Amino acid sequence: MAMMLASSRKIPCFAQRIGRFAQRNRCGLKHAQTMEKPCVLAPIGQEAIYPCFAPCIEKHFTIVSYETFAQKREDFADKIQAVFVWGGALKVDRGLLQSLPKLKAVVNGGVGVDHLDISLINSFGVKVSNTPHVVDNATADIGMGLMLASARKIIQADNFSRHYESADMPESSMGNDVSGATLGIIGMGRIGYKVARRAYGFDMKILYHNRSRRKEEEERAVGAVYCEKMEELLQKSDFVMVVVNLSPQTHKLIGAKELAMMKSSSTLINISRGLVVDQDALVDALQRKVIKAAALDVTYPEPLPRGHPLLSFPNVIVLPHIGTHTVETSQIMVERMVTNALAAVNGEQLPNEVKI
Ligand SMILES: O=CC(=O)O
Repeated sequence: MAMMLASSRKIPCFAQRIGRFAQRNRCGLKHAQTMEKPCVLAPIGQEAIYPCFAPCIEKHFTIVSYETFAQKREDFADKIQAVFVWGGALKVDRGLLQSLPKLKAVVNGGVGVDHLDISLINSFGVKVSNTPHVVDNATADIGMGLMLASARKIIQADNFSRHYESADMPESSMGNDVSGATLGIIGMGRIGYKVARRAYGFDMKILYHNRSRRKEEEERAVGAVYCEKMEELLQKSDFVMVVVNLSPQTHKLIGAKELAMMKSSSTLINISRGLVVDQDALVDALQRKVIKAAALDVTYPEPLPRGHPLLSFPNVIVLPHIGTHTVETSQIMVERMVTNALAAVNGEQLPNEVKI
């Protein structure tokens, strides 16, 4: 009977229609619920860096993408309570701050906040947070990856395997051992120390230069020797890795003078910020073979424009700033950003507020 009725009364058709109706209602409900969530501005959608992490933000917030905001600024201006930023993709300038009267926080993914004018942002009563600790392992790993790739000519060798009809293995496939070589770390904060722990496992000799000396037991644990003067580190190291924050004191810290102090057989690795190294001086040093090679996760600008002289050297590796880009790190980073944004929206202390 059920079958007959179903057939004669076209019940499946109605069921489908009811289903669609219910679905529409559910969507409507979802929409209503999400509209009640506080709005945040985040790079999701076309311009997204981490599209797969949107659900983590959407659990608590309604996301307005940068793109949508750019098109319909006035629709969202008095709704947005937090801005999610990864690097300098969105300029948090006076104009933006003036147009967001309800804004409570700028939550930054990553540790470096050199792209944010914190005093300006604070002057609008808006707080800034970052995600310290989270990025340390991934960033230290990219430093080690760059050092090994450069020492063992991994990129050139891969290129040769793919194009050996047209590409020569330049000069020689012979690289250099990192084991037994000296690594000089400039900036022995959390990330620098993680690099030292890894390099110690590779039997490297470790020198470091930092504003303040590490505790003796910390030095001993990784066999690191403190160089009060950076010159000493530059003169003695086979690999120099730069891991400092960008500040007025570290802006172009490595310039022509510093490069000239390095061994002609040495390699410069930068995992901090592009502007810590004077790029013109680096190009000149490479052209004149003042140093052997360079491996850079960071440059200015990022990415480097095609045709930039640094991209013409086979002994230079350039990455587009991917130090923190792992699924695991990014997931924790987004969770921390959400925690900070929630605290700001609820008028609580931000767990990772950056103060000046
Ligand atoms: O560049 C990465 C960071 O600042 O964490």
